[in-house]
Amino acid sequence: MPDFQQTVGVVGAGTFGTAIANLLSRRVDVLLYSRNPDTVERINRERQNFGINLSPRINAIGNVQELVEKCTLIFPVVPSDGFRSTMTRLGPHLRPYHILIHGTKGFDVQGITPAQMDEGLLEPQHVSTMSQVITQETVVRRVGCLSGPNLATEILEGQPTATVIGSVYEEVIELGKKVLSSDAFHVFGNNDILGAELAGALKNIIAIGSGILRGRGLGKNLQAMLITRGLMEMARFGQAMGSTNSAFFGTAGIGDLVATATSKNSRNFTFGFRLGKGEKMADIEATMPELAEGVRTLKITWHLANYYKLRLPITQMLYNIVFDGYNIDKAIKFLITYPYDVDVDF
Ligand SMILES: NC(=O)C1=CN([C@@H]2O[C@H](COP(=O)(O)OP(=O)(O)OC[C@H]3O[C@@H](n4cnc5c(N)ncnc54)[C@H](O)[C@@H]3O)[C@@H](O)[C@H]2O)C=CC1
Ligand SMILES: O=C(CO)COP(=O)(O)O
Repeated sequence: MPDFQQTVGVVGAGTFGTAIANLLSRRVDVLLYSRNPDTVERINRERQNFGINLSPRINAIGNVQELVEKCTLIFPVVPSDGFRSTMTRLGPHLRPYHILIHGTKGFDVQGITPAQMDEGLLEPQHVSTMSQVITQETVVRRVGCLSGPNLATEILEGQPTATVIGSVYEEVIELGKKVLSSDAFHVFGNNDILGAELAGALKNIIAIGSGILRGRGLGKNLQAMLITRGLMEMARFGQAMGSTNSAFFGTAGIGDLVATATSKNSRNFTFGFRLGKGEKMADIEATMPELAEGVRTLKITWHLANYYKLRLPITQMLYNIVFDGYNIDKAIKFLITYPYDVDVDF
C-alpha cells in the first residue's frame, strides 16, 4: 500500500483523542474535532491541549461536515454514553468509502430506560459495542477499534506502547498500522474485533476493583489475584457475548488490564482508589467531570451477566460496592472465602 497522504480526522478532543492526534501527526495531517467552539479556538491559538504541545500538523475543527468531507479515515474517540449521538451527527455526511477506527472503551445501551434497566430488564438486544453502533447509525462498513494499554497521559508524554486494531477487514488494519505505527507505538492487528472491544471495556471494571484494593492499603498479592480472577471473568463474559478467548490474552486483554489496573493515571483505577479510601460515590462523581467508563460498564455487565446466568463473583461484589454501598471489607472476605475450586477453569 502506498503512503497515505490524506488528512485524518479525530472526533473528540479529550485526553485520548488528543493522544491519538499526536501519534497520527507523525505521519499525516490531522483534523481534531471538538463540539465545543471555545476548545477549537483555544487549541488553534495556543497549539496545546492538556498542557502538551501539539504538532503543527494538527488543527482543531468544529464543523463535523467539513471534517467528514476532508477525511476518509476517521478515529471517533468520545465516551461511550455520547458515542451514538456522535454517530447520528456524523451519519448524514458519511459515505460507504469512509473508514472509522474508534478508540472508545465501553458499551452503548438503547431501547430501554434506566429505570427498566434497574428493574433487571436489560437484554443483549439492548447492548451494542461501538463498532455495532457505527454500522447501525451510518453507511460505513469498514470499521475497526483501537484497544490496548494506551493510558493517554503516558502517550501524551511520548512514552512508547502498543495497541491492537481489531477489524474483520485487513485493509482497515493495514491502513491503521500505516498511519499510527512509529518507534513509540507498535500496532498489532486482530480480526476478532468483538473480542478486542469487549476486552477494552471489561478491563475497566477490574481496574476499579484494583483501585479499591490499593485505596484500602492492600498489597500486590491480592492485586495479582484480582487481575488473575478478573481476567477469567472477562473471558467468561466475552464467551457469553460471542467472542473467542484469545483477545483476552493479548494486548487488548491482559495488556490493557495490567496497565489500567495498576496505574494512578487511569481514571478507573483512581475512581476505585477513592472508593477504597472511603469516599462516597456522589462525592467522587461531583469531582470527576467525565466519570470513569468502568462505572457504566459495570452496571451493564452485571445486568447482562444476570441475563446469561453467569457467576462472576468479582463483578457481583463490585456492583454491590459501587451501586449499593456494600461494605468493602466484607466484599473482600467474601471473595477470599469464595468456593473457587479450580484454578484455571476454561
Ligand atoms: N484516557 C485514556 O487513557 C484512554 C481512554 N480511552 C477511551 O477513550 C474514550 C474517551 O476517553 P478520554 O479521551 O479519556 O475522555 P475525556 O473525558 O478526556 O474526553 C472526552 C471528550 O469527548 C467529548 N465528548 C463527549 N461527548 C461527546 C459527544 N457526544 N460529541 C462530541 N464530543 C463529545 C468531550 O467533550 C471530551 O472532549 C473513552 O471511551 C475511554 O475509555 C481509551 C484508551 C485510553
Ligand atoms: O483504557 C484505558 C487505558 O488503556 C483506561 O484509561 P482510563 O481508566 O483513564 O479511562
